[in-house]
Order: sequence, then structure tokens, then C-alpha cells
Amino acid sequence: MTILVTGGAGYIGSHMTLELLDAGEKVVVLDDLSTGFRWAVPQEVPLIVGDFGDAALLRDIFARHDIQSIIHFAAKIVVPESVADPLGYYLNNTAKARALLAAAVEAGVKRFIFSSTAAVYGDPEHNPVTEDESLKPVSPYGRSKLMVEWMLEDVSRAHDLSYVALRYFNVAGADPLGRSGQSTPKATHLIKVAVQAALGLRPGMQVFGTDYPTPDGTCLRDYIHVTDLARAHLDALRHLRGGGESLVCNCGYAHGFSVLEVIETVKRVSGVDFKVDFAARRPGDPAAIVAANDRIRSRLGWTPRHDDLETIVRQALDWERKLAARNESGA
Ligand SMILES: NC(=O)c1ccc[n+]([C@@H]2O[C@H](COP(=O)([O-])OP(=O)(O)OC[C@H]3O[C@@H](n4cnc5c(N)ncnc54)[C@H](O)[C@@H]3O)[C@@H](O)[C@H]2O)c1
Ligand SMILES: O=c1ccn([C@@H]2O[C@H](COP(=O)(O)OP(=O)(O)O[C@H]3O[C@H](CO)[C@@H](O)[C@H](O)[C@H]3O)[C@@H](O)[C@H]2O)c(=O)[nH]1
Repeated sequence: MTILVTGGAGYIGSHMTLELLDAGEKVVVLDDLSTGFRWAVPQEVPLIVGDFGDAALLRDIFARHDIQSIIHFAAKIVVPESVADPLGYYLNNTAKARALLAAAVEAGVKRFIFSSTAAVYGDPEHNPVTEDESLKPVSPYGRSKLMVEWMLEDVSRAHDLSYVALRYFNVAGADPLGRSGQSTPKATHLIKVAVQAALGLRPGMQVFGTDYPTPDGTCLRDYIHVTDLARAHLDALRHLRGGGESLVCNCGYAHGFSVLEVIETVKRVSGVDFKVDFAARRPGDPAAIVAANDRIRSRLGWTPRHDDLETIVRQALDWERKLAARNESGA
């Protein structure tokens, strides 16, 4: 039985593919390489370059491979871009997910694991936020993902398809064995930006907002190591294969760090005191969002192994150095 990984050439999908191979699973990747990289897909894994909303291509893939499970990562993921181009986000993240689900149901696929996001909560009233908190996404990105959760709920009632939707909090770090990492050239994620500043790949960085109602005035986030996140999908797969019911689970460590704490950690681990400017708030940022993780622990048996900000930062630094060397050599 083969697992179809959409978006497997991207940041999280490439770590998932490695995790699946390490677990002895057979994998096929479908990716249009819009933000992913061919080199991020291990050579032994078939990479189909194409669009996950292409019904004819999907039919062909399901005819050629014995696919019982899909792990669906492919999406557009930049919140401000979604504000400027909502229709592009509803097309890629929502309408194409409908096409993928339709093809999956037609082909008799039994299990579906979906990359959802903490963005479905918007600015939560309580922290840590549980899965039962009200869902008030504030961006087209968050809404485009929430609609897929709703589609999954309805489709799983009508057809023989069960699912787990995982709501990721802030994904960070790199494969501990140095095989993959966050490679998007213009990534805006805090740890990536701070690591690039530490390595002199950018002149410095900005802190967006210092007047939030948090202990040091900067935003609080729950940073989860990408390998722990990939393992959550393996746990979800095991759950569904064992006949477990459809579920929605948060993925995070249940504690947060402020922007200043993250920057301080990057400075300490790298030994570089890079330039930091204080700037205005970035539109759409919630002050604090931290995952309650009781459900994923109890229902999927998920246990974090890399819950340590220094380790996350060290591995992100190692990966960024590797990436810089690769870009310099033109590989
Ligand atoms: N990175 C985070 O902090 C974070 C947080 C919450 C949720 N997520 C979700 O995780 C998933 C993966 O995110 P990522 O950070 O790895 O992003 P990424 O951009 O690195 O990966 C997305 C991959 O999907 C591919 N893709 C996009 N549209 C496609 C299409 N129409 N057809 C085929 N391939 C397509 C891209 O080429 C890329 O390889 C996304 O669904 C995202 O919404 C990410
Ligand atoms: O140069 C920077 C970059 C970020 N930040 C701040 O750092 C925090 C974290 O920002 P970022 O790393 O961009 O992540 P989020 O905006 O929290 O969003 C991430 O986490 C969400 C889930 O919580 C996902 O839905 C998104 O896809 C993912 O980008 C925020 O307060 C930002 O304002 C800065 O101060 N300076």
C-alpha cells in the first residue's frame, strides 16, 4: 500500500516523506514545485510534478498506485498574500482540495490526513486553546483551510473515508540528521528570519509590535519541531489504520515563547549579537496563541521528542548554513 503525499517537496512534506521512509512505508509525492524543491524529495520516492487539483492526473495516479491513504500538505501558506489574493487561496487551498477529495472518494481511498492550522482560531479568547474553542479565522488563508475541515467532516459522514485534521501551531527547526529544513528563499517565519540575521544573510531583523498584552509586550507563539509534527502524522495514520474515528487535533507543545525570547535564544545559540529594530505591529497577528495538546496525546498517543527551543534553533542554524553553502555552489 502506497501513501500519497501532496506537497512532499515542501518544508513539512519533505520531513514527512523522510519519516515515512524511515518507518518503512511506500510513498509517492505529488507536487507542482511552486514553492517546493525537486532535491527535497529523496531519489527513491517517485515525484509526480503536477497539480493536486488536476482530476485526470489524480485518476491516473490512483490507477497506477495502490493508494489507501493521502497526507495532504500542498497549499499556499502566506497570510498577507491571502489577504491580497483571496480567490487564489480559495482556489488552491479549498477548491482544489475538493477536487482531491472527489478523486479520492471515487478511487476508494480510505484515509486522509490534512494540514490544518492554528489560524482557524484567529485571536483566541483562551490559552492554551483547545480544539473546542470557537473558530474565527481572520485571514482568507485560515478560512480557506477551515472550509476543508468542514468538507472532510461532511465527506467522512457520507463516504467510507476517515480523516485526521491536524492544526499545526508554529512549525520550526530542521531534520536532526540534516536531510531537510525550511528552504523557501523569502520565508517570513520568525526563527528562519532570526537565523538568517545571525548568519549575516540579512543585515538584521525587526520585532513587529512591542505593546501586546503579554509579559514582555511581544507576541507569544507555540513553536513545534517539524520532526515531532511529522511523527504526529504517523500517529494519525496508525490511528486511522486501526479503525480509529475521525478527529481534529492541535499540534503544539502547550507552552509558548515571546518574539524577544526567540531572538535571545538565536543570539545565544549562534553566539552572534545581530541588529534588531522595534517596529509597528504586523496586521493580523494574534497577541498569543498556544496549543492545548491533551487530545493529540490521549487520542493519538503522540509524545514530543524535540520540545526544546535551543535544539530547534541549533538545527535551524545548521540547516541554514547548509542551504547557504548549497546556494553558493549553485547546486
Ligand atoms: N509552516 C507552518 O508554520 C505551517 C503552520 C500551519 C499549517 N501549515 C500547513 O502545512 C502545509 C505545508 O506547509 P509548508 O510550510 O511545508 O509549505 P511549503 O510551501 O514549503 O510546502 C507546500 C508545498 O505544496 C506545493 N504545492 C502548492 N500548491 C500546489 C498545487 N496546487 N499542486 C501541487 N503542489 C502544490 C508546493 O510546491 C510546496 O512544495 C500547508 O498546508 C500549510 O498550510 C504550515
Ligand atoms: O521578522 C519577523 C517575523 C515574525 N515576527 C513575529 O513573530 C511571531 C511569529 O511570526 P511567524 O513566524 O511569521 O508565524 P505566525 O504569523 O505566527 O504564523 C505561523 O503559524 C501559524 C499557526 O500558528 C500558521 O498558520 C502560519 O502559516 C505560520 O506562518 C509574530 O508575532 C510575528 O509578528 C517578527 O517580529 N519579526
